[in-house]
Amino acid sequence: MEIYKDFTFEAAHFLPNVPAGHKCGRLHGHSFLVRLYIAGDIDAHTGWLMDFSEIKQIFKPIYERLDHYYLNEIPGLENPTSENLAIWIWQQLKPSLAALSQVEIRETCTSGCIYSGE
Ligand SMILES: Nc1nc2c(c(=O)[nH]1)N=C([C@H](O)[C@H](O)COP(=O)(O)OP(=O)(O)OP(=O)(O)O)CN2
Ligand SMILES: [Zn+2]
Repeated sequence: MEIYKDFTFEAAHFLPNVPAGHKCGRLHGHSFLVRLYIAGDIDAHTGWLMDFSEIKQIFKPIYERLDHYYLNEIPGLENPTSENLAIWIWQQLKPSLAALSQVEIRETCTSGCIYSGE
């Protein structure tokens, strides 16, 4: 079984390594969506895999480093593509959330990525 919990945050970024004149080389902002997937077995007593609110609690300190920040200034996010953001969140979160199975990022309504730790 796999469950997920969604988070949204607002942040600014630019992509430093795009070709000259690329729109993403300019400073701009997004309402990012982060979807955290948790995999495991359903507990026979609770009927759930993990309490959604527990996921929220564990992710909170990482979320607070992202919301309303300039992503390029965060150590490890100097090139804050969706892909690098997904990997960064995975690396921050996995040690305290072992059942984490995927991190999905949506940067716009039409663009995003999914990282499974490989
Ligand atoms: N593989 C990636 N490609 C792009 C990334 C990225 O992180 N990984 N990021 C960007 C830009 O940050 C941009 O803000 C989002 O790009 P795009 O989807 O092109 O945005 P649009 O709103 O213009 O998309 P529509 O096609 O109009 O829906 C670029 N590429
Ligand atoms: Zn962008």
